[in-house]
Amino acid sequence: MTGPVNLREVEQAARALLDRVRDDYFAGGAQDEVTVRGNESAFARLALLPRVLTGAGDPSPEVTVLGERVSMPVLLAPTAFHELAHPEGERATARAAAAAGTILISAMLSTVAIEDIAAEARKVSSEHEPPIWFQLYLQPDLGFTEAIVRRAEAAGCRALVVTADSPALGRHERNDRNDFHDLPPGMNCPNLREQAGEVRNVVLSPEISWRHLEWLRETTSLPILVKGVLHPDDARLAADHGADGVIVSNHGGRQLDTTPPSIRLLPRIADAVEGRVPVLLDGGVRRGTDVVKALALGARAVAIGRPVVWGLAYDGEAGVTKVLDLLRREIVNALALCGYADPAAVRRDLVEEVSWR
Ligand SMILES: Cc1cc2nc3c(=O)[nH]c(=O)nc-3n(C[C@H](O)[C@H](O)[C@H](O)COP(=O)(O)O)c2cc1C
Ligand SMILES: O=C(O)C(=O)c1ccccc1
Repeated sequence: MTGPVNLREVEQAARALLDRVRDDYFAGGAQDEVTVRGNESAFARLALLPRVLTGAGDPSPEVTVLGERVSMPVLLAPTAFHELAHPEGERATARAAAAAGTILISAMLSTVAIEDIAAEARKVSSEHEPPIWFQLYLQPDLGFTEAIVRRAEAAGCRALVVTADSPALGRHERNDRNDFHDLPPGMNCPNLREQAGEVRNVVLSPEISWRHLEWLRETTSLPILVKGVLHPDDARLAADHGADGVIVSNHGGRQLDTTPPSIRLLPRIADAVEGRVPVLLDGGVRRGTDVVKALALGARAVAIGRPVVWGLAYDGEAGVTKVLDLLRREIVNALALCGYADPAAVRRDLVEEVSWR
């Protein structure tokens, strides 16, 4: 037995190991899960039109994202509660990301403190600081938000990723059915711990606005990315408000159901920002060819959410490493077959809409 040979097989193996409640939490999405399915199926509706005899040479999947050289155009999207997938939780994820040479976007709702996640990543490489970005839900209590930002800065995080698509929590009917609304005993979110030692609850507030982003811009010198942008006007507004990048994302179909697949919105958003800031994308990326399609349509890089959690559930650190290795190999192969050596050189005319089915 060789184990899983692609991300879908990692998914199958992981989901067979997880109990129903956890599987539903990780795999599920909002309401009818139209967007969950759409994110993946949209990639299949895009076709690749390769160039031949380009003599491009061996592909190198390395790219630069916000000044960070990474081993491939794939980041780890922020996902909450890794201890639900594996007892080592985010510690294992952090080691795998660091060893793979790419960026971990660490969730504010991690089950391991950001200081411990950063320390774990550092164990992998003594030569250079592994890149970790911190995902933030802006809290109406700005004093508390600032305290979290200072912790992320002190832990060595190199950018902040503000999740903007969550003025309320999406309706996850699977969790309702399972009556799953709290972490099990022994798990919590130490990033939300106050000085007094109490762990606060996260607030997802519809009062959060561009004013808060302006406040954050004044509060920190870290680069800021806005995650969850779907409307081209919002991508422009993010750049206007000093964001250093945008992440086209519908939260993996876990917030507003029936939004378009993120890959469908990417070209319009790339056009709207006109190269002012890098555009990233997440949602439904499962193959090297998906990554190449996103690059062609204007993304500097992509991020993967569920595949990381499934790798973790399948085999801890080794499982996440497996997912990242499989995807890197697929990207190299896809680039070669498309006639490219450099991910940054991939052009839009590589992708066509499928018109024959
Ligand atoms: C289990 C789970 C938890 C998530 N938690 C967060 C979170 O805490 N913050 C956030 O910004 N996005 C969160 N996301 C969304 C991911 O960052 C990402 O947008 C999404 O998973 C990408 O789609 P994919 O799972 O198809 O790769 C979560 C997604 C999943 C599946
Ligand atoms: O599960 C999620 O997708 C997520 O982002 C979240 C947000 C708030 C509380 C728990 C999870």
